[in-house]
Amino acid sequence: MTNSNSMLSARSISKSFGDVHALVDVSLDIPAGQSVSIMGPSGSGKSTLLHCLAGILKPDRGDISLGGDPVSLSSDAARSRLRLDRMGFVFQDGQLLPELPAVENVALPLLLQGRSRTEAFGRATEWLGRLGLAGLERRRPGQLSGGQAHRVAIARALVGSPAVVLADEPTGALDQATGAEVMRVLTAAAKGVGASLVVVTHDAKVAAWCERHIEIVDGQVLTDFARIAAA
Ligand SMILES: Nc1ncnc2c1ncn2[C@@H]1O[C@H](COP(=O)(O)OP(=O)(O)OP(=O)(O)O)[C@@H](O)[C@H]1O
Repeated sequence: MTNSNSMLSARSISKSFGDVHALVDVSLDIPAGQSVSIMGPSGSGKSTLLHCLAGILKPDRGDISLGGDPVSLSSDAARSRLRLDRMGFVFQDGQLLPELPAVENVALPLLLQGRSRTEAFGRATEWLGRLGLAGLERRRPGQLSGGQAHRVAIARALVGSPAVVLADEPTGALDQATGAEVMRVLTAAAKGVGASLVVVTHDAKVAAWCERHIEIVDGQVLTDFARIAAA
């Protein structure tokens, strides 16, 4: 049964790759607006879980739903559409398109959704301003600092007002101070639009920005607890 407060819900999901049981009977309910870190040893199943929650991987067993709508049962096309309309992604290297200016990188999800260029560019510009990047709209990713490029990636993840933001090592190669700043911006921006945030990380300092902490070991949830987030 799905918890009625849950925005993103996994019900007894399992996923194997050959003999490797990457996820074993994992259940999870993430309420709207909650930030959650997922930690665990290398190979414990963190990325597999994130990819299943995103609908990128299909679990062998179990169900995933977003706002009550099935993620894991729908077709590839329906899952792509669901990702575009209701999910935002932030990955280690930002995954910005290097040849496009910042504003076009941020506008892209809205253009793919079929919004007008005026609306897409207007909202992208507004988000860049909100994240402290006013004046840098025309810069290409290579002309930005690591921290600035991550903010562009955060703006792109949030511009479509997603229900959930999924982040895999979002501060990856950044130094500690810049990483902390990126987490401050990411958690505040997700909270600002009421999006749930799921952050996979190896770094306890990154995890500390989240309200809830899940530890995965051998494909299973070992611990799951909430504490007061960093200021
Ligand atoms: N596409 C795949 N094909 C085969 N095995 C895979 C595949 N993806 C993951 N695995 C295996 O599943 C297990 C879980 O991998 P996963 O990437 O989810 O772990 P992780 O906790 O994210 O690891 P890391 O912290 O090193 O990124 C590992 O044993 C991994 O080798």
